[in-house]
Amino acid sequence: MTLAEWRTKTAERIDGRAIARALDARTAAEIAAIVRRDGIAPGLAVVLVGEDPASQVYVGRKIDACRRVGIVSSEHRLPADTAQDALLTLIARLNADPRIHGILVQVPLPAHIDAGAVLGAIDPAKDVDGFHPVNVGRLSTGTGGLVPCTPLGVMLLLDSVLDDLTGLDAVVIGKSNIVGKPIAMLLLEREATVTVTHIETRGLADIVRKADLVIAAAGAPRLVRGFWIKQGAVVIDVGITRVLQDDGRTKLVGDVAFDEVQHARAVTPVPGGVGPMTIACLLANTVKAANQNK
Ligand SMILES: Nc1nc(=O)c2c([nH]1)NC[C@@H]1CN(c3ccc(C(=O)N[C@@H](CCC(=O)O)C(=O)O)cc3)C=[N+]21
Repeated sequence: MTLAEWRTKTAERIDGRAIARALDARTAAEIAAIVRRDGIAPGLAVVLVGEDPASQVYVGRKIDACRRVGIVSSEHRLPADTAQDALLTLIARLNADPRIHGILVQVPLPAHIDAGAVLGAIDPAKDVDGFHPVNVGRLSTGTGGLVPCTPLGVMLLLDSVLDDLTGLDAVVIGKSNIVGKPIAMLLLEREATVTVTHIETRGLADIVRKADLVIAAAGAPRLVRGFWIKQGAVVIDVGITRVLQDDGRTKLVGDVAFDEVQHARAVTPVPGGVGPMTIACLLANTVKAANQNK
């Protein structure tokens, strides 16, 4: 490639909104079939503890999305000082309710609540977030179960640009239980060679520079710069941070300096990339749960 060609080259922008819409159409069709078969629509319970503004926005989006595809949602908004026992009692009730096929407890939970105890109390068959240790174990042994929504969405975005991940070098930046670790498991399942890194990794830029696939999920705005990315790599940006601009307004920024990675083969934008896929996969998981435990 000549320098002039290099300068004008742009990466394919992976359109998460469009891919999410296509998945939603399939989900809606499956829901119609469930209603015809069982006479009852899939039900999702969304539990939110406290008033974190970002969580309020996300929960609102999830509820809207349910309505769009025909999932019956019930919303449980609890005050920030809710006792752990009260939350566990609610979860027991939702576990026993045959109209509820999926249960989602929005994280992060307030500090006085043991998140592990709460997530572990959800019936694994209704655990549409895939955070219960049984589902984590199933994912790491490749034996089915419900898969966390964001990692599932990331795989569908990769599938939109690549036929086969076999033998590709994948670098995951971020080691969280809800994103980094499950993505690493899914990539391994597809025969990619996976390196899991994080913000403390020494020589991070040099490791990322070798990658065919880069999954940025560190929650660090514009961490991944242009020179970190190998030409032709596929870059998935899971980061989403609201930052204050000079004009006093806020905007969403990813973990990747999007403007600098135009020599990549394809890259996801923020917003409009992974975020919409997370919600579409939540709906798909709810349908999966409804089909598995009627
Ligand atoms: N139990 C649990 N499950 C989750 O799945 C979960 C959670 N807790 N806690 C918080 C994170 C965050 N999350 C997002 C969902 C949608 C967008 C999304 O739709 N983003 C849009 C725009 C968002 C905006 O404009 O504010 C986009 O990227 O295009 C983002 C982030 C789910 N989470």
